[in-house]
Amino acid sequence: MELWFIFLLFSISLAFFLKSLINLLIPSSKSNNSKLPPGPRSFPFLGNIQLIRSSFADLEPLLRRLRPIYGPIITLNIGPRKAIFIITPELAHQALIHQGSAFADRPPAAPTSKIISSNQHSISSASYGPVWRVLRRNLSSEILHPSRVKAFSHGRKWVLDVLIQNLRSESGSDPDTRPVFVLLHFQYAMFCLLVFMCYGEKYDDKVIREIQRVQKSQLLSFAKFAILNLLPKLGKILFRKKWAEFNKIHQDHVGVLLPLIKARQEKKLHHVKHATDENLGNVTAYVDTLFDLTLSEDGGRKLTDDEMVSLCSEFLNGGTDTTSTALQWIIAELVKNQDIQLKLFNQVKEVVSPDGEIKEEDLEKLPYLRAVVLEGLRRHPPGHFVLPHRVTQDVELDGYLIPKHASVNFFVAEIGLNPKVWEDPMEFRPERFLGDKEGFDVTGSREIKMMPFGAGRRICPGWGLALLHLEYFLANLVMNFMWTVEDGCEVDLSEKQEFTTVMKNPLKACITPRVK
Ligand code: HEM
Repeated sequence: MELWFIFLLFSISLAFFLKSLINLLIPSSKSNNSKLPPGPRSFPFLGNIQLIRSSFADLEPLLRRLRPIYGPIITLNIGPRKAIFIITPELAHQALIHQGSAFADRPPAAPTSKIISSNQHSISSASYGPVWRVLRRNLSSEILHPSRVKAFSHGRKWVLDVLIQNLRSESGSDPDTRPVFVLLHFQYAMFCLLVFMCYGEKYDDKVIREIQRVQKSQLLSFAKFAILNLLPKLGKILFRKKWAEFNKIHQDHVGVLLPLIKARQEKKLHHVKHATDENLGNVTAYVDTLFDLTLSEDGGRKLTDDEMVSLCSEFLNGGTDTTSTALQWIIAELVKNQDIQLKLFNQVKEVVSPDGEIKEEDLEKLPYLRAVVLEGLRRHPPGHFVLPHRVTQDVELDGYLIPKHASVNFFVAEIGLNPKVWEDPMEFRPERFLGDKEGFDVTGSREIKMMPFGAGRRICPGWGLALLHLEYFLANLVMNFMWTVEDGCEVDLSEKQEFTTVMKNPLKACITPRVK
């Protein structure tokens, strides 16, 4: 079916192709009559020949090849759409900070994403406007504000204990320690934590794994059902079975998340009648903040069930894979660079409390810990691109026209490796983040040197929480275990593109307890 579909597309574009063949014989120029950012020639409808030949997954090497030819801002035609790519920190700063509001919109969602995001009523997918503002402000002030984050510290301690227990039992006891694939443990831990922050409940293992299952199949569905977005109307007939399969995954997802939302709502109603904070686990969970939220558009209506599901799902996705991926990369670098691990251990053990925990309130006394985390995010950002942006009006950038509604992408991975900003950028060297008295500005508002969380109006609202999670878990993992690999094995830093950019060969570490 898919081969046949590709053939159909090819036939449709043949007419366009013949017309453009003449143009192709004229050499490609760095800037033609239009003032669009330059880029290689493309076939109408099919897009750039390089992308047709090499597939979307090869976008990164393609951009690196094109950069010396076309410069730091490049136009590519991905299928029928133009997408602009920004590759340097200076241009990213000009766009996202100096012209922030013009670059803050999102492209319209593809049909499958529209269903998942409840018609673009999630923070990450919403257009730059009143709905986005209400949803984002709610998350930032009601959950991610430092005072609210503090209320979940017992949740973090609970998850840390679960993580350490699981690592200990899988690795066995010294001297018979077995190597462990750490990523699954990190993912599970982050899931327990984000589920707790989302629903206010410390669910048992079975419920957590069920949520994890539906979240994962929903994420995988983006790639698996991408073909449904090509011809949405005709596709409803041509790909009936595939649409049915997609809808089933979506309903399965709603079927798991919605009852949890309803159960919490019931509990909250009950709590109003019999006021005790203990009924609600002593926390205001993310979902609690959604029950009372009103959208000023549509006459101040409340959120629908679908919208609440989509916002909870976004919250879980936003904070789980990203953080566990980053933690795996950082631990991998510590295994590879034992001197850095020892230096970090020596610093964290200075603040360890009598019960063996590195407490949250002590993290700010550990500048080397922050430096290791930042270096991990620079060298291995979990997302190699931010989510696509869209410009709200014609804008000029670096002398080029970015036309209204063009989609704009920022090459995060390349920005953090810029040799003009970072000496020996491929080296893992946390020391580069020490010595700055004011501390490194990860938001990039003064200057962008790297942007693992994006920058400007659409910057990740969870960046503070993410840094706290990374620092807290890393400090305690290094305090509890010595991390190595089996004799004769090496850490392989090759990358693989999934929802985030993960280790192609996941880290298999030997973890020796430091405290028996
Ligand atoms: C290491 C962890 C994390 C990384 C690397 C990360 C990275 C990012 C990036 C690159 C973006 C896109 C920015 C843009 O489009 O310009 C983003 C957006 C977002 N992130 Fe995160 N994130 C992390 C953790 C979190 C956490 C913990 C949460 C919440 C619990 C979260 C919630 C969001 C949301 C809601 C958006 C959409 C923002 C908007 O469109 O206005 N993220 N994140």
